[in-house]
Amino acid sequence: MATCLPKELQDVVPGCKKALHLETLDKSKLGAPFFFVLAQSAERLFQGRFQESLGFATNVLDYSWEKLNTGHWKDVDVCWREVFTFGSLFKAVCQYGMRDRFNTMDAIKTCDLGLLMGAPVLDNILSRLVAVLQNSARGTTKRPQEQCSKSPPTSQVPKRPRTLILPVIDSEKKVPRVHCPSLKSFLLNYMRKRQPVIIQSNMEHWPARNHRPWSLEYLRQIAGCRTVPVELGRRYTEESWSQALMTVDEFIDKYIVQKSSDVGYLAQHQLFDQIPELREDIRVPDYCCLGDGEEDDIVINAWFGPKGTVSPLHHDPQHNLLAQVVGSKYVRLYAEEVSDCVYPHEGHLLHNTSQVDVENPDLQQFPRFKSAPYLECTLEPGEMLYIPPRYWHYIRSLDVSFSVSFWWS
Ligand SMILES: O=C(O)CCC(=O)C(=O)O
Ligand SMILES: [Fe+2]
Repeated sequence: MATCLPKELQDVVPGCKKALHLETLDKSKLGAPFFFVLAQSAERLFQGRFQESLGFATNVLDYSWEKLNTGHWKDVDVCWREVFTFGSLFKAVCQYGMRDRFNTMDAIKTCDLGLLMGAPVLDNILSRLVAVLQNSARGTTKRPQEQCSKSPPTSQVPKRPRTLILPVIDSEKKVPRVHCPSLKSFLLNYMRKRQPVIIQSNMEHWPARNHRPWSLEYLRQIAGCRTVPVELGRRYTEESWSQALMTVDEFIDKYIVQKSSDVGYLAQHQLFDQIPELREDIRVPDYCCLGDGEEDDIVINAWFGPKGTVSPLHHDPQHNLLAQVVGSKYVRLYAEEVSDCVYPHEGHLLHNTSQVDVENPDLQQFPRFKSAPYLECTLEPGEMLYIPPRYWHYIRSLDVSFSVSFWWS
């Protein structure tokens, strides 16, 4: 029987319910009634009864959403995340199938929520579906035109005066800079010695620093309609801090172009898994293979925000290369050995975060902070900073900034 799915989607979405392999889901955990609703959504979808399928998909999404938001994220059974992906898939296809009532952007948003909250199924079908939807919305299957000039378009890279206090770097405390050290030299002199260093001239071959510079205009073209998580508030240690989902276009408009008085930060998000097209603009540094872990386990995060974002002093468990693609950042570093002087928060949740406001410390409350030795730098575009595991770092952006971090073990 010919499939009733829209023809643009037929290369990505299987032609029949059987090919979804719903039977591989853990039915005993989901429960028979819930599984029935999921199966009904699929059944109607392939009959082209989008309105009815959407009704069932909505029930699937509402119910699994409850499961995803109950208890700790790490304790949520993966079957609920897989089901959320299926629900999102059915809903997005229905929305696209009913373009008289929905527009393609609705379907893209549905896919993104599935990508953010769900677990991949059917060889990451949502990621492939959203690429087709995006091309359909753009009316083309090509990448937006590549920039021919080497320099980013001036109209799009904000060149504002740096009004927020510019840090004066103490020359004795400067993080050392080296030009592309060999793997051996990096391993022996920095990784093994747990010594921070700035590596220069190692991003020149990245398309993002070359023929596809990450101007706001370019980021809008590639990712403008995609939904991403944004941190709201000056720093995550403050009470008023929260997170919101919005499109990249909304984020750029409100928090970068209009310079809202609230700070918004697209921080620590695995954007490159969500948008493989952007992943093509960056390269994993060779140094990241100098560990015991597998290459697939390298975690790549995006950090995109206006001037004035602050990541409070904290440490992470893995090696980190923080690559500065656009704009610059002030960074302060404290060795693990001086943890006592940075006053980590007590309790499990924030034990890796210091209570001290690094650039405005309350020395009455935190007297030992004053004597703690540290390193500092202004990380410039095209440079990457090596931060050893558990090394304390504090970071403030001095311009509109886009950094990419690579965490590896
Ligand atoms: O750039 C930032 O704001 C924070 C980066 C960071 O903490 C990291 O890469 O681990
Ligand atoms: Fe960090």
